[in-house]
Amino acid sequence: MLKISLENIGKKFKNEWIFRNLSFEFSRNEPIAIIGPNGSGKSTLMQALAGAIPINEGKITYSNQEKTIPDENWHELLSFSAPYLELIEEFTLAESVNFHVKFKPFQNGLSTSDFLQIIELEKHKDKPVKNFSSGMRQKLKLGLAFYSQTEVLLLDEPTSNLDQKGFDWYISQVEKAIKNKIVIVSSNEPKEYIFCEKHLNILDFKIKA
Ligand SMILES: Nc1ncnc2c1ncn2[C@@H]1O[C@H](COP(=O)(O)OP(=O)(O)OP(=O)(O)O)[C@@H](O)[C@H]1O
Repeated sequence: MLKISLENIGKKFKNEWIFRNLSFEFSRNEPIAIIGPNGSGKSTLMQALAGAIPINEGKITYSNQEKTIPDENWHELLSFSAPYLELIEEFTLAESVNFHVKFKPFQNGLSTSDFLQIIELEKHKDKPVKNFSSGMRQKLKLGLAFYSQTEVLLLDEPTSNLDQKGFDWYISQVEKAIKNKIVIVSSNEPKEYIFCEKHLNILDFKIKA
């Protein structure tokens, strides 16, 4: 079973430590909320977990049955949804999905049309993403993350821009995902991580001068 272990990790920008001496372990069936005020370093930690930015100290290890997975293979295992990750604006919805599945196939042989029904956007399949509303974009990003055949789900501000119906959809989807994946939610909004019993508060890993 996949695990992600953090051993005394630290990240700084210029001279400012964003977090330091952070040790933690993530595993399946134990969703974790990364919490802390605006600007505390939640997104920075999420990006470090994804291997998208380097850390300055310590070690992040992905391992399966004690076998270490090389850094360059982490991306195959993870799905990441975040407001700052871009969609390809020129593509239609159907083109976006077909492009995505070339790199990250859907789990359980799900078809594009089934997927479009699940994200409740089938009637917009030929619309360019550049004409999508913010909530439609968010459902597309979340849907791709939930339904790709990956084992780690990184969700940064998952319900931003979602209305109540979209929020309820998110909760039902994430509850399914928890059973099969390592789920990590970064958030300022308690109701979007209500299913997380354990919290990682970035403020606990700030350096006291
Ligand atoms: N590339 C960068 N270069 C320099 N400083 C950065 C960089 N990225 C982030 N920071 C700084 O790191 C700190 C943490 O930012 P981060 O975006 O991780 O916070 P956050 O907890 O996700 O905030 P929010 O809740 O507002 O989304 C901030 O002070 C930010 O300005």
